[in-house]
Amino acid sequence: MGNIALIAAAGSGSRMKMSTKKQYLEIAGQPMLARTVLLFQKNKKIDDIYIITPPEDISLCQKVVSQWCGQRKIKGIISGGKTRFESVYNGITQIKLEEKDKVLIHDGARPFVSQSLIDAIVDKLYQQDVCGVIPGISVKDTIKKVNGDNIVGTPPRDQLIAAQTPQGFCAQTLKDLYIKADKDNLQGLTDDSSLLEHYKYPVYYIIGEEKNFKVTTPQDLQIAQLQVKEGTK
Ligand SMILES: Nc1ccn([C@@H]2O[C@H](COP(=O)(O)OP(=O)(O)OP(=O)(O)O)[C@@H](O)[C@H]2O)c(=O)n1
Ligand SMILES: C[C@](O)(CO)[C@H](O)COP(=O)(O)O
Repeated sequence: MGNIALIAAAGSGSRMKMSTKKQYLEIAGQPMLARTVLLFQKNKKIDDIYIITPPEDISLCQKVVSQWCGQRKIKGIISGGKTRFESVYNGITQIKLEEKDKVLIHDGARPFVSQSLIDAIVDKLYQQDVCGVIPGISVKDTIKKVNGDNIVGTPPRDQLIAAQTPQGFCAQTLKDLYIKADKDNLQGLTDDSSLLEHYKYPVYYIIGEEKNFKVTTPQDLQIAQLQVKEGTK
């Protein structure tokens, strides 16, 4: 039995609008993906790490990982797909699982997750009857539901959170649900929790972290550079 980290890093980074895919961009001299992987290598509760990267970047990924992270805990580099769903599907179905394994799915583009948040996700998964837990932070804006250019509703803000990763699950359950969801054409789901929600499995949430943001746009990259600079002061 073990705790597996599956790092989803097979996106194209289109919103970053740069020729290099964002997971391979440097933040203060170190590739974003290497920063993310190092955090899971450092964590005492994580046993094995798998990285999902675009098929054309397998050798780049191997190079970056061996240069910055070495081989400790790295059990495989897996080809991703066109959507996040397809990428995680490829990952979770290619890993050889044991019955009681736990899996944490984490975005390669969230290079600032703390050790305490990883610990808290793992610990929650070992509580009785818990098979799904995600971090979330409260939303600062009033969120509107729209239909075209019409406002059709305002969900109460105290019932909303912004979902983050790592999202933790009983690994075999998540694998079974990915296979089922693929057959049910649910490839449009944008996070892993959504699968459990869709099939009516309980998912818990714990408080996430502002600093664990997803580096998505050029502005985010600037904030990431500043965050590293601040952290090293
Ligand atoms: N086909 C995909 C799409 C996304 N991801 C990963 O899922 C995480 C969250 O996705 P997002 O930030 O949307 O990344 P991109 O899809 O790369 O960005 P964009 O939507 O701007 O193209 C990222 O770590 C990304 O690499 C993935 O593994 N496979
Ligand atoms: C999984 C996720 O990070 C939760 O916030 C997110 O859903 C993935 O990417 P997207 O850009 O929000 O589609």
